[in-house]
Amino acid sequence: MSLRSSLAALRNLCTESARPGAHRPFCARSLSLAFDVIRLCVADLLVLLWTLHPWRSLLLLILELVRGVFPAFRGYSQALLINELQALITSNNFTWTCITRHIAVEFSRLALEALIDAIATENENVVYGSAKYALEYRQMEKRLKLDLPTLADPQIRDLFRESDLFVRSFGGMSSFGLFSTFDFMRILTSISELISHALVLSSLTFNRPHLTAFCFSVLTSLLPLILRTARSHGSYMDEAADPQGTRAILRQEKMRHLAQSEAYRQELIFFGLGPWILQGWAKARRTVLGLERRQLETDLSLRGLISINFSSLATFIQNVPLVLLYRSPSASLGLFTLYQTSVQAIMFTTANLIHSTRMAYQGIFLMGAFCAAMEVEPILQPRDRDVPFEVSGKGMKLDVKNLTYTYPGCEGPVLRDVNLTIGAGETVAIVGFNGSGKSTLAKILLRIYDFDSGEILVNGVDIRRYSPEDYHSRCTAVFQDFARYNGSAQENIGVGYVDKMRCPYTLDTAMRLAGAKETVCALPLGLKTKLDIAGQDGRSFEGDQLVQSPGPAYGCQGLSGGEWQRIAISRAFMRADRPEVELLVFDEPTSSLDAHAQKRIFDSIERIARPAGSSARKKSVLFITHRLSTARRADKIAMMENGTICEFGTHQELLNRDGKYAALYRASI
Ligand SMILES: Nc1ncnc2c1ncn2[C@@H]1O[C@H](COP(=O)(O)OP(=O)(O)OP(=O)(O)O)[C@@H](O)[C@H]1O
Repeated sequence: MSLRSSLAALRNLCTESARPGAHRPFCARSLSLAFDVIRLCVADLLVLLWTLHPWRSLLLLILELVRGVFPAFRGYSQALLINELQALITSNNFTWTCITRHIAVEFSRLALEALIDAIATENENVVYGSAKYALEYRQMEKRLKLDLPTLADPQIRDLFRESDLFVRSFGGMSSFGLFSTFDFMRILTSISELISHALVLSSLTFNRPHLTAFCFSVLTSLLPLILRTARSHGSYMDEAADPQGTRAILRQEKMRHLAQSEAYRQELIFFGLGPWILQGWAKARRTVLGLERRQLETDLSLRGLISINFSSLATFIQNVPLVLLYRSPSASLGLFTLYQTSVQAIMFTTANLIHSTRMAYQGIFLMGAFCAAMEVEPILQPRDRDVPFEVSGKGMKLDVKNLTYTYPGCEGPVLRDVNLTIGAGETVAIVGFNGSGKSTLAKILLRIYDFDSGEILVNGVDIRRYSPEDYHSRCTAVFQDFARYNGSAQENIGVGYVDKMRCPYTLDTAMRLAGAKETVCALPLGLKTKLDIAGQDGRSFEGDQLVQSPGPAYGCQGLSGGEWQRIAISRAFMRADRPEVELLVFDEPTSSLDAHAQKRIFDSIERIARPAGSSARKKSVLFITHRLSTARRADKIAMMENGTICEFGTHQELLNRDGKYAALYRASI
């Protein structure tokens, strides 16, 4: 929790880092947060990784260190070989046998190196693969547990986006995370590589004894790099602190999403939004890519010129110790080669080290986000020990008292002072004007949303004391904004009760009750037909990829609005008749259906609630409708206006009252 608030504090402080995954600056506050993250997370993560493959992890560590020494060793051995060759040639003792022997030795060394490399890579794949899987699993498991109120918190959403970045990049070539990664290993390898090259250099220069030559060599090999890093460091800071750049990235992503998401395609075509989207994206993209800059200030800056001159100067100066070496009595071709490869390797390795350290620094924050995300608990989980739901066998009894609810981020409450009673086995219809809060109330009663104040008693027990999973298994529902899954008809129906997804009898019953059987049977592959969730142009997106629908000939077909609604009702009916299900909620289930189909659905609901042979209903039913002729079928009607129930009673009682309901009813006939 403290970690999460630290991350939030950092975001508030550095507004430019508000975008999840944005680079954190090297400011004192970020550094102190990085330190906190390491202190709080590293031990746990290391234990987790260690427990997966203790011996392989140890081997990984050792082999990485050994691999770091390879380049210096390689340079040294090749220098020796060159020296030998030089000696053979200058002494006129040159024989092919000698050369072959030397080459064979070198070949054995290379073969050994390759073998160790292969073992290390294979071991690395196993360790990183299982570590990646373990972290992805934890992340996925946690994410699936989160309810809507928890995800409504922008801080939590950002936290999970960053955590996603951490998990997805774990161990990859562009990985993040100090202890996750190649970064950490790369840092180790680079350090051991640097040390070995420095040792070689010192043996070449210091021993001879040319301390100045050694310092000279190291400094001149590092100077161009330091200058380059200072320059890129500046631009890196600018990138993080540039609010215009951040805005451009956000706009670019927004426009890309508009262009790619099928949800907007219909209106995109209808309103001719293409050029507007393209123009907006292009402008933002050019800004992000730096093509919109007014002047080529960076490239032509004095700093750039100075840096270039220094680089060439440094390259020239690197030759000075060579002159010193040349004067030494033991000067040889191998020595020169070794000197030059060592100097170049120091430059190259230091560049790698700086890059890896910067990546690792950013990775620390993502690692922190991952650890903080793993601490998030769903808001709807009961605070104390949860109460098990007792099935009454007569339907669910609901008492709603003075309920108030405000959507996260909204100013005023959307529901205020709502009072409602649904008796066990009763059917209640909620009617009312658009935006009066009907769907919101249904979602609160289904424990999808929480509420601010008031009380909901379910069979006399506070709804907050049930675990949401337990409570949800006692209900079924058709949401107004039901989902269309990118899968077959069977999957689209079967998700209503996954245990019976492959049960032909349950699927068949659900489809028959919802009047979806004819629709599904008419599909090219029946239940196996993949339902096209794309727009009419038959395109959909899988990830970033635009996918053209293969069409009916390939077993993929689109459905009409009413047909989709029947699929969604079948989904709810998959488990509606189960004895443990005591509440059926339907939010405008038949809005796209014709009058016959609508009657059939409500007959089915009644049949499920009152099974054959039973005089009393076994399930309570709540449905929301704008068709008042349908609402009449309910035992009681709740009329909603401005987020509250203004009238409640039977159809006749409400007509007699001659209030809002009576006026609405008269308007509807
Ligand atoms: N996710 C949300 N965030 C903020 N406000 C919301 C959200 N969803 C709905 N609202 C607002 O809450 C109010 C009630 O919405 P709700 O969907 O419950 O109304 P409704 O009575 O079901 O409407 P309709 O008859 O049109 O389906 C509306 O003013 C709506 O703008």
